[in-house]
Amino acid sequence: MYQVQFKRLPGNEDIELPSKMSELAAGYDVRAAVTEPITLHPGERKLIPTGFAMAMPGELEAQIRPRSGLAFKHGITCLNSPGTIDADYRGEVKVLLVNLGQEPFTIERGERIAQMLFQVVPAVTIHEVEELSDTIRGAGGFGHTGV
Ligand SMILES: O=c1ccn([C@H]2C[C@H](O)[C@@H](COP(=O)(O)OP(=O)(O)OP(=O)(O)O)O2)c(=O)[nH]1
Repeated sequence: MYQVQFKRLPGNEDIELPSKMSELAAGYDVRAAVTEPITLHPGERKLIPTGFAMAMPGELEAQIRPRSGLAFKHGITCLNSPGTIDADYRGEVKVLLVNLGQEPFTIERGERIAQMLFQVVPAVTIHEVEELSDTIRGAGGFGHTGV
């Protein structure tokens, strides 16, 4: 079990920290800490504050992902999905939302705007080489097997 710490940022005592909406939910819903309602017009993107910062063990990253309901009903998604929260980041977690829908969408304070999932980042060592091993695929990609 990994220990993750959330720190509520000043002025956000009313904003619930990221939480699971059911026992086995994979993601912790993240809330908007906007001081006043913010409207995203079609095609517009905005960085939304969440009112918390966090610390987690170095083996972990956190991913900020869209909520499917907001995406399906309103075209609201995370532009940089999944957003990466590095284990050494101590600033406020923010959510980069974009409105891909046809109507303006207003985000209210405390609204659940995204979800956060934790992932283990495998430890790797990088080696520069002159030659890579052969494979059947080789350099084929980008649909080389057909669509
Ligand atoms: O959706 C996101 C994505 C990133 N971050 C924060 C945490 C992350 O650790 C930091 C840097 O993110 P990233 O590595 O994606 O940004 P970058 O564009 O490479 O910037 P930097 O040069 O600051 O690393 O910004 C968020 O709060 N929300």
